[in-house]
Amino acid sequence: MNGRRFTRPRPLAERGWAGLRVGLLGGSFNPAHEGHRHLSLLALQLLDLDQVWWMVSPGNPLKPARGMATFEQRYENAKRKARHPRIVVSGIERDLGTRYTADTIPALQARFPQTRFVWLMGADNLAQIHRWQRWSTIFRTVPMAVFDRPPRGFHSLFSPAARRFARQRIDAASARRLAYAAPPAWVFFASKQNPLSATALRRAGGWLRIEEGIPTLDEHGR
Ligand SMILES: Nc1ncnc2c1ncn2[C@@H]1O[C@H](COP(=O)(O)OP(=O)(O)OP(=O)(O)O)[C@@H](O)[C@H]1O
Ligand SMILES: O=C(O)c1ccc[n+]([C@@H]2O[C@H](COP(=O)([O-])O)[C@@H](O)[C@H]2O)c1
Repeated sequence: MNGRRFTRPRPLAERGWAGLRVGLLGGSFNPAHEGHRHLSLLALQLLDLDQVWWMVSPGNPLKPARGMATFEQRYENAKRKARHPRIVVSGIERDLGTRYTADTIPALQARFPQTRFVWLMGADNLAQIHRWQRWSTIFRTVPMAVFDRPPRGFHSLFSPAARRFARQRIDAASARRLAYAAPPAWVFFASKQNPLSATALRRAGGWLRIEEGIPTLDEHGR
């Protein structure tokens, strides 16, 4: 556990509604799929979270707008795909008017001061987070949990971000208290993997067709 110490969490009844532990899964959700659910269910269990919020991004700053369904389409699709009482689909980034994660997290922490947030992401994003705006500030603002993902998610442990914050990585066995850890603190789960990706779904023929089973032309320019 690299010598990090955590205070014991109080039971939910004692903490009340205000003390929720929430995992934030920011994403394009273009479209949402079982890989998102897989990560979320693992996060609920391994991090002992009360909820996971699927935070549908108004637009990933690093992804091209071409091929991206509208925010409304992605949001509605995510709501249909979540199918779990503790997975909450949120458009709050659009409401907050934030686009960069380094802006979103402090805005959420200000709006929900009693909530303990954990940032969730797949290993592909750990491998490239050093390209995000003020990325090291994000590490210092919120605890983070990374989930292995094919292909070669394990390689992300050699990425610039993983190396920079190597000493702040905690053991997976201590992750149930991660929501209470003072950042920087992060964990890598080499857990069961799910191979699904939105890219693969889009390549398979356009996500509206997959979603609805309707044989229409892809209306998103792909
Ligand atoms: N199968 C999966 N296993 C682990 N993490 C995943 C999986 N699918 C998505 N994620 C994670 O969920 C978050 C949101 O992902 P996103 O909505 O971009 O889906 P994606 O499948 O990665 O999309 P695309 O293929 O278009 O890049 C990211 O942190 C991503 O790493
Ligand atoms: O803040 C940034 O610079 C930044 C750059 C790339 C991605 N992100 C966020 O990372 C999350 C995952 O994005 P995506 O498109 O890989 O699903 C989503 O919440 C994006 O807003 C954030």
